[in-house]
Amino acid sequence: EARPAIPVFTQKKIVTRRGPHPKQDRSARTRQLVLAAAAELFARQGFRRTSIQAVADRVRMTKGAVYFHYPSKEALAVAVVEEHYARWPRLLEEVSAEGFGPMDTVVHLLARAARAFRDDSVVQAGARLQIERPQIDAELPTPYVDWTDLLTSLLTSAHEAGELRREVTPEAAARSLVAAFFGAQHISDVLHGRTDVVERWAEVGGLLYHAIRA
Ligand SMILES: CCC[C@@H]1OCC(CO)=C1C(=O)O
Repeated sequence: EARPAIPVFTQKKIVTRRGPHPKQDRSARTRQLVLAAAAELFARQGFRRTSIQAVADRVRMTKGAVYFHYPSKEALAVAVVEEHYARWPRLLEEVSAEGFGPMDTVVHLLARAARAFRDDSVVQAGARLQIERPQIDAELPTPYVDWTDLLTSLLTSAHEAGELRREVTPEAAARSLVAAFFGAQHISDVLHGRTDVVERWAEVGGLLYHAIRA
């Protein structure tokens, strides 16, 4: 079916608050704690070697209490990957608020994303679970497509603003940036546990920007 005009992960979910609900809030906080603990374990040791018991132990809860929030390890993995992708619209909002033009918005957005890959265990876990997709019997979000759509829309604005070389198509530039970023963060992860991912991305991204900028 036709892809939505706005990339899925930039569509805001409107949350209507009807006032304090202590019981619901406590449950939401517990869900977040369980998700963060699962992300730390998934990021470090992967899906197969992580057990619900280990997640429960990490948050000092019973296995049953964890199952109340997430009915299976697969459901927990889906939630972590979804939370990984939920990071990017928030990052886009922050960068967009700084008032850069479209090309500089791309540069700053991806530089901030590289820092998230270095520092944020939910982002790291989401990336690892996407690699391990074949081992996970669940409907994980399709990888790469939302970043490609978002960068295509930003780079289309950049092209219209004369910030992109005329012969460069926004779609091709977006696919190239996604491929380069994926590769840079993956190699940094395998070789150095992502300790140098910000520098590696600055290097690769810098060369690509040099090739596409007007
Ligand atoms: C921005 C590059 C793409 C990004 O890098 C790691 C990863 C995890 O699968 C990604 C994704 O699915 O969008």
